[in-house]
Amino acid sequence: MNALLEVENATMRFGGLVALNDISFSVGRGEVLAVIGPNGAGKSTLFNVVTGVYRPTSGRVRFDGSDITGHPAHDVVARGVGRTFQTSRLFSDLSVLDNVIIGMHTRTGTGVLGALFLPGASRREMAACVEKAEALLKAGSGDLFEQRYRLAGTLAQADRRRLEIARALASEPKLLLLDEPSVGMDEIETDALIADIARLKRERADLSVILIEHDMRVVEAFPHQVICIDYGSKIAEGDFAAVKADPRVQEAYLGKAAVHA
Ligand SMILES: Nc1ncnc2c1ncn2[C@@H]1O[C@H](COP(=O)(O)OP(=O)(O)OP(=O)(O)O)[C@@H](O)[C@H]1O
Repeated sequence: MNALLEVENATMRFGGLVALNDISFSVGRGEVLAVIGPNGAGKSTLFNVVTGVYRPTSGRVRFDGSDITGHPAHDVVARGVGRTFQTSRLFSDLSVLDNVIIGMHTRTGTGVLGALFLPGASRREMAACVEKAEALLKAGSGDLFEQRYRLAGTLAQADRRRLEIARALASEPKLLLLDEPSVGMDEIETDALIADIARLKRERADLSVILIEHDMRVVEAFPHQVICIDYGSKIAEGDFAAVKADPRVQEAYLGKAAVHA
């Protein structure tokens, strides 16, 4: 298989706590993987290991043919891994447009010295960034483009999530990691999110996505494969129907007593 991401035997310990225990999986180009599991199972830790926030205690992360284990987060982004976070990391006091432009920083060239010594080139690059950011906002759903000069902190919750996805896409990722994108959304907003991701996948068939989700409607909507983590260990993998029916998964979510009642 032509895997884009391969996680091999990743273990992450925090002192005596094993947050990830010998986890292996791979994601192919254009594939969508959902990661499910109860609170505290290790899902966000897994994202942090993939994106270089943490170096795993043992195990390897390979991306697009290179070993990126423990590479700094900025290098991982530059290689093509974009990410949204469970809690908003937007710059609330900056405009919607500026937030997207910031997401492009790994793809821009001139930097601070360039701005000082090559102001013409820097201005041209900035104009290109604005154009690209506007195109990203237009391509997304809803009316984010119309709200592009608004402060990000004043957006409605669902629009913030959209903006976070647009900002992650601005780094031109090959792999997009979405950490509980539906958190805090009502049913209508969640349906809109499902439609957004489905559209994104239609438009960018080669984009791989890993989705951490608690809302089973989102999990059911697209993934090619689902893995379930409990206490740091992978306890099930397969398509949604198979994982949902797995007694270990039901036990992890509902508790032993409920499953065997
Ligand atoms: N930096 C850290 N230091 C110590 N313990 C940590 C650290 N990060 C995570 N943990 C612990 O690792 C375990 C897994 O946490 P993690 O946030 O990955 O779970 P999760 O599956 O994402 O949970 P949730 O669904 O609630 O977000 C938890 O017990 C958590 O307290």
